[in-house]
Amino acid sequence: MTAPRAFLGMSHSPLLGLNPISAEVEQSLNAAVAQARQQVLAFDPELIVLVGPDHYNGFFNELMPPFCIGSAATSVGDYLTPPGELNVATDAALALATRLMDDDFDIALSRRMQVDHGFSQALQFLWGGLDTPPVVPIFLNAVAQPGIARLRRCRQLGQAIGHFLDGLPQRTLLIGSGGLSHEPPVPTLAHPDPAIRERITIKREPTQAERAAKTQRVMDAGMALAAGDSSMKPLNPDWDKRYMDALEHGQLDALVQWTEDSIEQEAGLSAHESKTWLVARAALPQAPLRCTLHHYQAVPELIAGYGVLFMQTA
Ligand SMILES: O=C(O)/C=C/c1cccc(O)c1O
Ligand SMILES: [Fe+2]
Repeated sequence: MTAPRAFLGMSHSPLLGLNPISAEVEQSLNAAVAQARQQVLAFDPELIVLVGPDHYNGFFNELMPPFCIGSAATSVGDYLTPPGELNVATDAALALATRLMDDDFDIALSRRMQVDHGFSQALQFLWGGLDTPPVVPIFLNAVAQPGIARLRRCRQLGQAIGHFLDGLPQRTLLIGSGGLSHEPPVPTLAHPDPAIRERITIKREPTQAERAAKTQRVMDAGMALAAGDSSMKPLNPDWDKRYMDALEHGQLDALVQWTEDSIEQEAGLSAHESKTWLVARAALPQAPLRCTLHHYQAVPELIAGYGVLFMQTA
């Protein structure tokens, strides 16, 4: 018999705590996060597999794998997230990499991965910081085409992780951190300014001033979106609902038929982050699962279709 397994899909937004939102919106969001925390702590995972994206803090265009497992990882501490070492389950990370390679799923491995709020915010919200149960961090490129894994491949990775976990005794929580619909000002190589193209190509530590300027730029973008600035891609609650429903009801066959173009057009460039949820969800059986938390609210100030979905094996 395999050990119990749980899935948590959770949007992130580094603007939480920075940009003002109404008391009502904040209360509802905090309540959803509190419920997620309570259910995760009740599940009491012995191992976490955390699938997250990066926003040009750890991975750059000079070398951008579609996926990468970290056998050690450091949080850069961007926005309001904690800096420091993640409690990486090194042996489990290496064993997973080995198993994936043996199963013909070639995967990148970082012995010193750098992660940002795409990983650390979920840990901070659930455990108050980086002092967590052992975690296997898996990076998913959600910013740099053409190297963003397609929906089909994300599902296959999740299934392959699931097969690996079938042989482990640990109660395991799989977290997908990111998405859903949103398009924050993350530059691409189509940017007209060569200095910006260089910044997202070559890995280098930003100065404090550069970090502060980026934080301000993203905060301003959130307020502009909330004010209805028509140059920004709006959130798409209908797309988010269809995505969350498909994961909740195990309709992964249908979900992986969605076109890659439709993701960007309907839900925004950064909606590829939602693929972290798909990887994590596909590591659980399609059914029967118990879904005990399904929360959604669109919060433009935070540039987030903010969803939380928690399910576990029956
Ligand atoms: O720092 C960045 O480049 C991105 C910030 C951001 C803003 C809103 C929602 C997200 O998922 C983000 O990563
Ligand atoms: Fe993000």
